[in-house]
Amino acid sequence: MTSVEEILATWLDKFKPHEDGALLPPHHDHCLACGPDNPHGHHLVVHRRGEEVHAVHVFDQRHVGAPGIAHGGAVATVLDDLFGFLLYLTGAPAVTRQLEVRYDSPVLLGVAYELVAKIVRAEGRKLFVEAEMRDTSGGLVAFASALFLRVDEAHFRQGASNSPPLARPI
Ligand SMILES: CCCCCCCC(=O)SCCNC(=O)CCNC(=O)[C@H](O)C(C)(C)COP(=O)(O)OP(=O)(O)OC[C@H]1O[C@@H](n2cnc3c(N)ncnc32)[C@H](O)[C@@H]1OP(=O)(O)O
Repeated sequence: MTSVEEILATWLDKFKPHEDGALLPPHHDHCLACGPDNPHGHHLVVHRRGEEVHAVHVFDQRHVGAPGIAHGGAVATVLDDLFGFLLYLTGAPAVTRQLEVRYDSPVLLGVAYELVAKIVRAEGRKLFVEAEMRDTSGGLVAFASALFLRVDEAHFRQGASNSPPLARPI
């Protein structure tokens, strides 16, 4: 079982320096984009690569929009969550204040795409970030930019009263 307090307790370890090349930990086990225990999730796997974060991702039938094509919201979910891995490089939790996604080409189901995100600049609590999604030929299929704002743990406790402990699969 994982409560909000248990999740927050793991963050001390997560928001510490991770070596270049390291596999970065999921935000928590049921995170929609990166949680390994979320049956509806994307199971995004992310590594640090220098000052960027990197993933290779395949969307599947659970994330369908038009037939054979990933739903735009699913693509946005993955890009938004990828930004959440940059936070492990900054050492502090933050949340999305604004997200903009440009869809250059359809993202096909069952096809591998490469995703890279970086911090463009930091101003006080504000982190301006950008990400690209490319096909195996290097063609840009989506571009995202976002503003993340650093928050303290109290922000996440807002969800505690309506977040029953999540059962882990046996
Ligand atoms: C642990 C990480 C997990 C990551 C998971 C993946 C990402 C997510 O899914 S996060 C979930 C989705 N996001 C949310 O739920 C956030 C909901 N929003 C909120 O709770 C609040 O709006 C919150 C906390 C972000 C900001 O509130 P608040 O502290 O009042 O900040 P606010 O005053 O609006 O803005 C702060 C600063 O940013 C500036 N700002 C706000 N919006 C913009 C913008 N679009 N562009 C430029 N600047 C902006 C403001 O002008 C202000 O600047 P300054 O401090 O210089 O005056």
